[in-house]
Amino acid sequence: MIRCENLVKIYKTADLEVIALQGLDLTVETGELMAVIGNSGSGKSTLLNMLGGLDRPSAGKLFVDGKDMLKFTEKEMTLYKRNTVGFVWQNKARNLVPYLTALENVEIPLLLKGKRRRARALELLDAVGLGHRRNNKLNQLSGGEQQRVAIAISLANEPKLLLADEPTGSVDTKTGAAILDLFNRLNRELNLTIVIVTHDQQLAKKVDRVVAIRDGRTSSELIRKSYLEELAELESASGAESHEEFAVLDRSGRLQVPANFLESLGLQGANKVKLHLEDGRIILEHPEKPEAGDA
Ligand SMILES: Nc1ncnc2c1ncn2[C@@H]1O[C@H](COP(=O)(O)OP(=O)(O)OP(=O)(O)O)[C@@H](O)[C@H]1O
Repeated sequence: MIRCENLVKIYKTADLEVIALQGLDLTVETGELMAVIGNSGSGKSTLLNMLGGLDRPSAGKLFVDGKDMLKFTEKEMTLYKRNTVGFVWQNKARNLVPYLTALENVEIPLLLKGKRRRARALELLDAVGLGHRRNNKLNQLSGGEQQRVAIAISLANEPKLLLADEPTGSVDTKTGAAILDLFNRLNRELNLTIVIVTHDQQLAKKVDRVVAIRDGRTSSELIRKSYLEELAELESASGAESHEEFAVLDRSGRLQVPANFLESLGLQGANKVKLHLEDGRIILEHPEKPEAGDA
């Protein structure tokens, strides 16, 4: 669904150039539910804006849904935003009109649908579990319910790709978990590809894959060293089951093996490993390890 290669974004102001993305590589498969994490200023929102067609990359390659976004005309970009992507923002004011009801809010993006508008808005509210609150004004809804309305709105154009910027940033942990369950359900039921930018560790734990960005680049090292280790600590503290670990595999098949894995095999500083394919697994071994049965 998404392929970024060497993606660069430079913001130019009168006397300053900020390199927000500096050669970012990322591939997201159709139907994946993934989280992008990274420190403030690492380029997460910049990436989301590029993916959503709200801003254009300065260089590199960006394909979404098979389309080359660097070659889009203004008209193609407008169509892309209208037909392919949906957005959920942390700042709900960006999604919602406070003095309208939940139903009226969802009807706004459906204005062109004519008579089917109300029925479709109801379907969308039902899809996010809020049909029973349709006639409540926004200010009569909780933060989590408002975020659900925002999610219903983001689905109005039947997007293939849903982009969410800190969707649980302004709600409590329990509500955040419920919103994530909703993303999970939409991902499964609609085969919707979802990319969530987040700082929320609990949320990041429940997605298919976590990619870390540091200084505008994807970084498997960061996922390993800080995020997953923090996660392991959190899990051992809470007794939760362990999380799967991922490393980035690039298009030439290069894999970054975490340093502590290499250390445990005595491979630090080594320039080769022994490789086997066994029962659908790739096994990495110390090159001098004696074969079974050797004296
Ligand atoms: N419109 C802009 N003009 C100039 N610089 C910008 C602009 N937008 C973002 N930047 C800069 O680009 C870098 C990446 O910003 P970005 O907002 O993508 O980071 P982020 O990871 O989303 O941060 P946060 O978690 O704080 O939202 C930062 O140094 C930021 O100051």
